[in-house]
Amino acid sequence: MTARRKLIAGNWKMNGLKADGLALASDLAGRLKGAGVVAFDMLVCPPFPLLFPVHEAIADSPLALGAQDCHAKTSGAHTGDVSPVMLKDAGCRFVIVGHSERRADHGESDAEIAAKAAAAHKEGLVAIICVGETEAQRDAGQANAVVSTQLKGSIPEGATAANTVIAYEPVWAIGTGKTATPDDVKAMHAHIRAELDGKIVEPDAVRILYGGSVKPGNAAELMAVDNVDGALVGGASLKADDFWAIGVSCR
Ligand SMILES: O=C[C@H](O)COP(=O)(O)O
Repeated sequence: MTARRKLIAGNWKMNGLKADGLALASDLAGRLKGAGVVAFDMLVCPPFPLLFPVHEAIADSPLALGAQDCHAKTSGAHTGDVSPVMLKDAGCRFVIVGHSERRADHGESDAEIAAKAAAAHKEGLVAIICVGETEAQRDAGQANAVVSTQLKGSIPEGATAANTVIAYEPVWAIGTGKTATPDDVKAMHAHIRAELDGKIVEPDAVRILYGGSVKPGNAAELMAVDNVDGALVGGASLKADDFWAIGVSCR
């Protein structure tokens, strides 16, 4: 079996002003430096205005920086958008694309998400491509089919285990306190792993994260599930103690 190092990614979403963000990131960076060898990589994805200051605050630590979205173009007349080259300039190594909140709030299609991921790859960024079904789709027995369609449409040509991470986030588990059962997570992650064959170079080495109400109390159980290679954490990533506890739950 391919060894995959766990990735614990914090998606701060639209939360935090400069002082909060700097305090949180500096706290985590200090813990990582102090801990020495750990069994996980840790990533924070603050809102755009905080990328530069957070990068400066964590530059001498192993804590990685990512963004929550990018445009598919490098520059131009796209008011309000931010390009992958700008993210790289701000110190990012990762970018989340296709989060369900962007799919819902901004009507993003699989094709747009694939274009964003390809643009991120071109700049040397790792794209975290998000997929996941709604509650109605799961109840209708369509979860696997929905995720298969999203994977097929959202993974661009040229995706590899080095430049791509998949995040499975059942929409009904995001911010709700409801978590998928370990058995459901195991089944879906196995399905995703099988679907990556032929779509990504080195499919066995791709990290597949679980996201949806991950917290210190359920992290150890979820992180021990087959094919769960880390977590994409929202609410619990805003508290250093909670986010750190999720990290150290990785074995
Ligand atoms: O990107 C993170 C996810 O949407 C999960 O959010 P949550 O941990 O608040 O449920």
